[in-house]
Amino acid sequence: MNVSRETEVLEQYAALIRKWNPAINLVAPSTLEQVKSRHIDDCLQLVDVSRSSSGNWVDIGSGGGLPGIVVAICRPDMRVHLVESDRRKCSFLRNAGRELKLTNLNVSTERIESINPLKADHISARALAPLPLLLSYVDRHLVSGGRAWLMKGRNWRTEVEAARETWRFDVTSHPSVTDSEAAILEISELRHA
Ligand SMILES: C[S@@+](CC[C@H](N)C(=O)[O-])C[C@H]1O[C@@H](n2cnc3c(N)ncnc32)[C@H](O)[C@@H]1O
Repeated sequence: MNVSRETEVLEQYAALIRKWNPAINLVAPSTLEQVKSRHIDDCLQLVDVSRSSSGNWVDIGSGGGLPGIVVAICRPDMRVHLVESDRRKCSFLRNAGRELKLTNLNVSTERIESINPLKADHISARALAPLPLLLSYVDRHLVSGGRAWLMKGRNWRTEVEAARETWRFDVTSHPSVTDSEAAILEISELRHA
């Protein structure tokens, strides 16, 4: 997708969130006015830092599609699978996939801990769970040699320390440009401690 088409589709996606949010609460209502700067730009950083990735991508706890739909828009070369347990949010996600013509998108209405292992090359999550629990989800669905991209808030260092009690992993932190204290954690070589 060329850059201007990508920008247009991202704008259409932002418009869908604005339209559906009063009914489904996809993002906190107080942040709805800044859906582009606060939410979509946040996810575009993930697209940037993972630019050299290939294979299949799984986004867990997708909610309104952040970051999964943004990845599907910006990476038409990858298959993107969204896993979300809330049926109404899944209806939104499927509808968004159709309206934005995302032929690389799949949506499963399932719980992450009970859906069959997805053998993902890449897994993303944003605002889903504390890192130790998140890593158990990643462990279930990531292939050996795969990579997780976890969008974390200001407590990310404490969460990494807590996670080291049960997990071993390599981590690179990519500082967030939308929030100086947040980071995208790029995690590889995950195994039980
Ligand atoms: C706080 S929202 C974040 C949504 C989105 N990632 C974002 O950043 O806007 C967490 C989402 O994860 C979903 N979720 C929570 N636990 C889940 C589970 N075990 N399996 C599947 N989805 C889950 C919830 O329904 C909710 O939509």
